[in-house]
Amino acid sequence: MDWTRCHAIGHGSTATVSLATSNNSDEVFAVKSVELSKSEFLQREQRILSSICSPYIIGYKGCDITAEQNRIMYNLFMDYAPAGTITDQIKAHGGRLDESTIADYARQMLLGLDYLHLNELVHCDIKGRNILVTQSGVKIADFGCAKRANNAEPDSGRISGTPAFMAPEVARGEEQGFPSDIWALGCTIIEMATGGSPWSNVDDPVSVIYRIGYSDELPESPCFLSEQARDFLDKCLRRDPKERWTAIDLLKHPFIAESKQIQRCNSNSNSPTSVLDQSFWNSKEPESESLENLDRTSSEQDCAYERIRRLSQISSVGPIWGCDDGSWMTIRGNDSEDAIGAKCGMIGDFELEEQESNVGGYEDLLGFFDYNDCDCRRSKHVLGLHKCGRDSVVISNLNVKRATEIHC
Ligand SMILES: Nc1ncnc2c1ncn2[C@@H]1O[C@H](COP(=O)(O)OP(=O)(O)OP(=O)(O)O)[C@@H](O)[C@H]1O
Repeated sequence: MDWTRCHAIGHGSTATVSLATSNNSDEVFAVKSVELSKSEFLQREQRILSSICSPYIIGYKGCDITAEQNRIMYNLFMDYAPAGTITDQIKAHGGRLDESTIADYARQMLLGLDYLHLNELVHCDIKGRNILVTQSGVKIADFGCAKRANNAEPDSGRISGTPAFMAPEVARGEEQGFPSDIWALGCTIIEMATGGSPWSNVDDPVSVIYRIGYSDELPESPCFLSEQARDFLDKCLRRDPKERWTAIDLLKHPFIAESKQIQRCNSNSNSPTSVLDQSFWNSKEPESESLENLDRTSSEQDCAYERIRRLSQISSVGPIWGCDDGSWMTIRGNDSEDAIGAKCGMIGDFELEEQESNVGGYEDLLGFFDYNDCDCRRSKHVLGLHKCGRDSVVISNLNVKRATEIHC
């Protein structure tokens, strides 16, 4: 396709999303771009998006590779959603959405999830920021974490997503299947109702994952929602994935089944397909932003690393590392073990025995969980948290060989 890149309309951790126009017609679309050498997640997204088609999933329009400003870029084309994401809509409506809009958006997300699950796909990163709003309704987007369920592909065991939206079984690194998407939908309903995180008072990824995975808590159901809405949330937010309702069951729940479909005539949500549409020009950002934000990754990563490092420093007393069998190290927490028998923290300078597949590199390690051998407080195996998106992480099993410092 012959096309021209216009201004940036969104930024992820590595990818920049820009508006684009076709050089052969007046068609406009969105292009998500990243340097070819860092395009693993975008190429995964392309493989999945190109294999599906639903009115509740953002439309795929192709991909290509270009040379721009001395960089080789991988580009994925999709339909343009000028009203942005559900998170943008929450901000635009004063910080929360009304219950009829929430029910309408939830219904469409369920139809999208039902389609994905019937096609053996798990999205793995459902949240307001990944749901786009168009004139014809809401569309599930950002398939960078998605995977095929029950399949022999090498990455089928991969666990990833955004910590605050992770289900308990995901946070513990055990499994990530269809029920995990349903839990994340429940969290997104709380986000739409409150404008905030489903887990209040914790915002660093290690603490959030610890709380979700190893406590008995549930995200708080907003008390101002109707009984029907709260019952719907209860069916999504069951800690045991086997007890969670499926997408098809939830579509029959009165909160969804009895909700009225909203007429979409808001000029704000017009979805232009042509440069002649006014909203195409209204959404313009300064052009200089379009590619330079690809460089924000390292500073954002530094920032997350710094946050966790500070968190670990204010924790009580650090453990002692000692050599017990050659190259292996023992982690000893010298404070009392907590009731649920899991430790979390940040490794300082460390070396891994072997790298689990599908993890880009351990330079991006945000923190870890030691849950395997808490009795003798010895850890060869820990769950590692790797940054893979602006807010999303990959959870992997790590074999720690050597470390100089650890904070619990
Ligand atoms: N088709 C689209 N139309 C309009 N805006 C879009 C579109 N796709 C993405 N965006 C905007 O760009 C932002 C980043 O897109 P996306 O979440 O796909 O990138 P990402 O790099 O995968 O993000 P993350 O680092 O959070 O995983 C979105 O939050 C949204 O604001």
